[in-house]
Amino acid sequence: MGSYTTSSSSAQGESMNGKLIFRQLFEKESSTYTYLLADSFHPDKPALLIDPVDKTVDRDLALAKELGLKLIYAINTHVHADHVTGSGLIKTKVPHVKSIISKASNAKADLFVEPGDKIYFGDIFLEVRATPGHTLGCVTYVTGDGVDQPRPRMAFTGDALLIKGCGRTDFQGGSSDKLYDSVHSQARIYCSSELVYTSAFHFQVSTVGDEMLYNPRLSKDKETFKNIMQNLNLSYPKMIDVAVPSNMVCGLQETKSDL
Ligand SMILES: N[C@@H](CCC(=O)N[C@@H](CSS)C(=O)NCC(=O)O)C(=O)O
Ligand SMILES: [Fe+2]
Repeated sequence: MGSYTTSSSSAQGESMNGKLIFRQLFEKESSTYTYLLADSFHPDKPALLIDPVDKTVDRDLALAKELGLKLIYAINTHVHADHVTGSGLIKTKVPHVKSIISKASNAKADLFVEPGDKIYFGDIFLEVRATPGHTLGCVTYVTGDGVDQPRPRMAFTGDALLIKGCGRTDFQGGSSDKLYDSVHSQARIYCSSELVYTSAFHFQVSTVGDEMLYNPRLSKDKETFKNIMQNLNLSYPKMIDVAVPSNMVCGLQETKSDL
């Protein structure tokens, strides 16, 4: 995808800590967190949603409107198995919005991202990091590094790294070996104060440092981790048979040909 921008001119060196609009939203049936981010210093207040859920699209769009934001992207961290993405539905309601997913997911969307790509909304950007292992195409979106970017940096990990847990690795091309390497290789280049926002589970935010020390799975050595993952004995997500095929086409099976 390269670098996608709605950037305007922003004063170099200006303090940017106050410009990020950030909302963490929750969908209780699937226990999914959706994130609304926007650049409040940009005249248009361009915004994006990370991991929107179909059931809460109206809530999310109403919030964006209330805050005076211009929603430009609906982004997915991966092909979800526990809920249908809201990105397709959002596009039917706000046609200029572009859906985004990783190229490695093999799913349909308007734009495909690869590791290293930057997704700009105003003068803020999210960097794309490959974090396969929960699914083949999982990516983590990290707020940009730079004097003009919000601090502390924030990592939106989807289901790869969950707070005090991690995504399961028993379907969708999952691999505990890959997941371990993904999280640990990315964690080494995160700064220790980086904040972690996940797509599911019970806690709202953590830091990379806390997870590396106290995550009951990922703080172990690789063999122990693989053994834990092999013995989770989880039942399949209730919606997997509906969610995965639907999410492969951006959440809207019936408009497959339009995507
Ligand atoms: N109860 C939920 C599904 C729970 C589940 O399997 N969650 C996934 C993330 S969605 S693919 C997971 O990776 N969980 C890790 C774990 O340790 O539980 C439902 O039926 O929807
Ligand atoms: Fe998942």
